[in-house]
Amino acid sequence: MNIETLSDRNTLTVTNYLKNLIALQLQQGNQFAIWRKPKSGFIQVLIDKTGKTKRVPLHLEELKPGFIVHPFEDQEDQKAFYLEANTYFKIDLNIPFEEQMEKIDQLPNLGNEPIKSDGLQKYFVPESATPWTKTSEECGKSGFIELVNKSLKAIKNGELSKIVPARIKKIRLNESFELVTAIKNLLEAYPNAFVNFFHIPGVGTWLGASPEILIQTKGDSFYTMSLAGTQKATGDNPLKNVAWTQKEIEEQALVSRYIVDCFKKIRLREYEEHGPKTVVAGNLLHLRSDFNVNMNSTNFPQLGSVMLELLHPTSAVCGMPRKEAFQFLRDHESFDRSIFAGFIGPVNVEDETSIYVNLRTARLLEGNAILYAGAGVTEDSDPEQEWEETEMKCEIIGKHLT
Ligand SMILES: C=C(O[C@H]1C=CC=C(C(=O)O)[C@@H]1O)C(=O)O
Repeated sequence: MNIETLSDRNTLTVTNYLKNLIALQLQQGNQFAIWRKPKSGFIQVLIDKTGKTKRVPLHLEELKPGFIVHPFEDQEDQKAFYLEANTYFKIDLNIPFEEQMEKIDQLPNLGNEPIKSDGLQKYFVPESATPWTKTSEECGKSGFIELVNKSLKAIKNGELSKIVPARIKKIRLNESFELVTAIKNLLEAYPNAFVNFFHIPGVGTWLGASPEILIQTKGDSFYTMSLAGTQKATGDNPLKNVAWTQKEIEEQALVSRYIVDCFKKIRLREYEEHGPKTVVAGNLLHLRSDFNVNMNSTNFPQLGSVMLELLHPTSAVCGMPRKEAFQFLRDHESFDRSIFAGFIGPVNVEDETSIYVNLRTARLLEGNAILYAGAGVTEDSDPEQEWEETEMKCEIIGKHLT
């Protein structure tokens, strides 16, 4: 599954092919998405050549194969950006690329001429191109600690039980920054993550490695998870000696309760809940519970769309109660979350829909990148520790961009 092993031979490698493919799509102004699902040995590529920015209602079951992108804030018309799969193919990372080229349906022929792939940063979508977001300002350590203190105050006043304030960090992108190298690094470093890159002219250019599924449907099965609580993974076997505090256990339990409340709202009683258990996400550990539903036996064929609407934004990225926490973040956060903590992912691609929360992510701009991270604040939170947590979360993508 190591993308690099395929370049040992002096032949056409996945890395070189993707480098050319990405350069060409950016130059031609196409919308496209590249992703690798957790634990998968395939890179999936979807290109929309229509030249039109499309927005669709979230009736997932009715959509043709595509990739959706939805900002953190609900849109008035409840729609998401949508890339349609004019071209879709996948590359098996376990087979030398040359051997599979002929067999991959729809593989764009990039010709024999090398494609100029330097200076690509000028195609990354600037913040000013997205009139629906305001330019993001960093708040620094003291600003973030102040925000956590305000969150604590609101929790102690009884207005809220959990809030997930976030911050941004701007880093420079060197001129020598290579997008394909960054993607390759993320693929290798985070085998359990949904590694993703997408580019929508007029909307944004984003690169990330999300640990969190929002909803997944395949055949009759529906899946969602509650992910929360964070600590640094240390030692050779970080799962062995992990201990969670009451604060973290409660923080994650709130997310699970939120999911169960959504099931209750739609009178869905037959679901399986497993966990919480500790999971690794890069150099971090989280607590996770898994929820499975059989959509056939419960007679809920549209459960994916219904739950998507009910769940987003979950208390892993917003807070509880949802409406009040959302308003709190709107009033007090000094930057625009844009697509951070929104949701992204393939819809009806190979009969499967996998929508992820857009976490551990960076917005790529010309000359710099914006990293985003939030931290779940509950009654017992320590502001200094929450700051450290956001630093670690920013590092997950940040260290692979320079
Ligand atoms: C909001 C983020 O993470 C969420 C997911 C897992 C653990 C979290 C936490 O421990 O605070 C957050 O709820 C982020 O990565 O920016």
